[in-house]
Amino acid sequence: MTARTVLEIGTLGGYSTIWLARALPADGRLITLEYEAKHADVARENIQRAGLSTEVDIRVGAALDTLPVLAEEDQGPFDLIFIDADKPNNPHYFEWALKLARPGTLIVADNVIRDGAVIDAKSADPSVQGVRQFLELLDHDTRVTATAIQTVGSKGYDGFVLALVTDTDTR
Ligand SMILES: C[S@@+](CC[C@H](N)C(=O)[O-])C[C@H]1O[C@@H](n2cnc3c(N)ncnc32)[C@H](O)[C@@H]1O
Repeated sequence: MTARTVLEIGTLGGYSTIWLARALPADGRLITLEYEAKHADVARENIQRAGLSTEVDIRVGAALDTLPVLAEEDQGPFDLIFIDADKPNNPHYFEWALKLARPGTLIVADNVIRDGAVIDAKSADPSVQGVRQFLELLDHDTRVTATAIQTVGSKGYDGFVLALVTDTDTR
């Protein structure tokens, strides 16, 4: 896909931000949301070193506070939305992603397998429960076609969700 507008939830040091921003066309833009000011500072420096400061807009604060601001500013719809912040809030981020999407938007969400812990319905881990609720929403929501893909690497196994928005009508 040729994404011109990208929204990222969860910046950390800007690693994924830089990869995403490098793939933008000349008129592309990326907004990334980060809770921790110190992470945002590191990301800003890395993004500047990568020569991408013009394309990237970092918003500092809890994403559940900054997402409504993006909606008020009419920043959407985004072509690609990457969810990679605090996993307990994934169900809320999914709802916001849909509000800021259009039919054809791709939603990507990281860390949805969690070394297999995600199959444990009784898990006391709020991140596991957040991911489980998110996957349930994807299963039932007729506005998306989605799948989860497992990955194996040196850090163990995990995976990501790919959800294609097919309809944005509110239900
Ligand atoms: C997994 S890291 C992001 C990694 C980054 N996307 C990458 O791949 O390079 C998650 C980030 O989300 C941030 N975060 C946690 N809770 C948040 C919230 N409520 N709102 C916005 N960002 C949050 C954390 O501070 C952390 O920097």
